[in-house]
Amino acid sequence: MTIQWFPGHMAKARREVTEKLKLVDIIYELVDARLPLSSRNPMIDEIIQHKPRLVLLNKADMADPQKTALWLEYFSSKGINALAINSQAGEGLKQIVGTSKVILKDKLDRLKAKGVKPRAIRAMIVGIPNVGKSTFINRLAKKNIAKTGNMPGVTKSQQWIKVGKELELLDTPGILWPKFEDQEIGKRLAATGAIKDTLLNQQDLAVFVLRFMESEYPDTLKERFKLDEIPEDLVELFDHIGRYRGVLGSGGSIDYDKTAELIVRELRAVKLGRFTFELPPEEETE
Ligand SMILES: Nc1nc2c(ncn2[C@@H]2O[C@H](COP(=O)(O)OP(=O)(O)OP(=O)(O)O)[C@@H](O)[C@H]2O)c(=O)[nH]1
Repeated sequence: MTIQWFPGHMAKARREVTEKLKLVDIIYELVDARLPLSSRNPMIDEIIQHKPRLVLLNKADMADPQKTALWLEYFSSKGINALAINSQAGEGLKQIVGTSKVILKDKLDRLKAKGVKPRAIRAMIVGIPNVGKSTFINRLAKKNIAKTGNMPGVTKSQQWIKVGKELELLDTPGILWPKFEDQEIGKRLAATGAIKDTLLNQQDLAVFVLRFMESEYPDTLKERFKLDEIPEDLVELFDHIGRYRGVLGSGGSIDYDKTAELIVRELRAVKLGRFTFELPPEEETE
């Protein structure tokens, strides 16, 4: 699903998350492990206020593991709890309940001291489109979707997903908009499929991908497209890839649009290897 983010939609999205905040103990903020900064909603802190949160670096199976480790260190240094997960395969999900309990320890202890009967932790997922919210929920849900109308303050139509005895998840995630601050961020989001790529010129996007690969993962690029050296000249590089992969148009000339599509498609399918677009802020200034 791709959403066009107009101010009215942003206000509505924000309102929907704000309304559900009071139903939950904790927010699970899903971000894309390949671009943990650009795939965060720019107003998330303001929207969720002081609600406890756990950042989940999803699609970690596609990200560069060394860079994911740096991101986890970074969040930890900021006092933000974060875990790397793969919602598709269900990796890393087992730690979520335990980590949530650690985050909510004070609150849970207070309730216990008051003699309140322990109940499951209630959580809501928030994240930008395509970050994997539904995959995450489905993976946790199995067959445990429970219709509940008898919880105080819970709308009748609200469905909770039971995850074992200790966790309940709101079945509808909060969908928030990504950062559109600059073109660079837009390209990272488009390259990973988080925003509609028809908004961007495919050749432009492919050039961005090639330049990124050349700078960060040159050996993978060379290997994938059988290049001895990466030509500086872009036309030459496109020509080589197009010819090597047989992306030819009428008359046997290289079809640049199709070559561009192939490059972006292969990046998304991890055919160009696991990658991460951005490093934590400190690292970048070093
Ligand atoms: N490799 C990999 N793919 C994932 C993972 N999580 C989700 N995906 C894929 O990412 C795509 C988007 O996942 P969704 O669950 O539809 O994302 P969403 O956030 O619910 O998207 P919206 O409905 O647009 O808000 C799908 O093709 C999923 O299969 C993951 O951890 N690893």
